[in-house]
Amino acid sequence: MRPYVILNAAMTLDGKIATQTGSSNISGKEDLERVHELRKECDAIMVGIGTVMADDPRLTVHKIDANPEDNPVRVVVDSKCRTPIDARITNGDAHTVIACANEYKEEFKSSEKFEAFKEKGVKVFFSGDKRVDLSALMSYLHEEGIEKLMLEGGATLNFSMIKAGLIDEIRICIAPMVVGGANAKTFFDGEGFDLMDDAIKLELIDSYSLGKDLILTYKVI
Ligand SMILES: NC(=O)C1=CN([C@@H]2O[C@H](COP(=O)(O)OP(=O)(O)OC[C@H]3O[C@@H](n4cnc5c(N)ncnc54)[C@H](OP(=O)(O)O)[C@@H]3O)[C@@H](O)[C@H]2O)C=CC1
Ligand SMILES: Nc1nc(O)c(N)c(N[C@@H]2O[C@H](COP(=O)(O)O)[C@@H](O)[C@H]2O)n1
Repeated sequence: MRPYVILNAAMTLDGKIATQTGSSNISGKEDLERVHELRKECDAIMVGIGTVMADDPRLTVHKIDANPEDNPVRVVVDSKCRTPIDARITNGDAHTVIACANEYKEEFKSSEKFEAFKEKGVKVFFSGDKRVDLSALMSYLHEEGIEKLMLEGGATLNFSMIKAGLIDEIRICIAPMVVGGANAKTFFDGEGFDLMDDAIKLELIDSYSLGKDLILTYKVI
């Protein structure tokens, strides 16, 4: 068993979720409010360590009216336990789980970070050899009571999650902007597929304008 997983992101018309220098303010105000409504509906919100390093996100519900208990559990996929001690996702605003790989368990347990996270109440879950086993992580989160999980990127984790068959729904905000840049992160990066026949197939179930943006909702089929 695993949670129902909704991938949400914002991209420019040319598919970029950040510029090549990491600038990523894409959504309009209305879309950010929609995102925070979705955060409020979800039991957990998950990002990759690349996103934590790039953005130092809070991953709380803070752009609409909300109570502390509306904050979803924050999950970081971080094989090598690189999450900084002072990262905002480790503050006391919400529960946090850091998912690491078994290879780094001993090193982590003898580090000052281990004690710091323990004091902050940050949980660390180990799975996989060198890289987090995403299916095992989903099972663990479901056992912990997470039924609905919002995946908020970034590009590498999005691809691994969809390739592993772990995404049920995609909500994408397309902003009317073009930034280009061959090295700018796109909605899905990772190793990609060689053949179009292997592409993950989607079904469009909703589309609407929101402020200046376009919101598309897809089911993964
Ligand atoms: N516009 C938007 O909606 C959003 C934009 N972004 C942007 O995305 C960018 C970050 O994307 P990116 O750099 O790709 O980083 P990600 O956030 O996708 O994190 C990727 C890292 O996760 C770790 N990881 C651990 N296990 C796995 C696994 N099984 N599969 C995949 N990854 C795993 C890897 O590091 P390790 O091996 O060390 O574990 C990997 O390098 C930022 O610029 C951010 O601003 C992010 C979210 C939303
Ligand atoms: N939906 C959406 N639109 C954008 O324009 C974005 N840049 C993002 N980024 C995601 O939100 C995180 C920041 O969250 P906090 O406000 O700090 O809670 C960022 O790290 C991305 O995951 N999303």
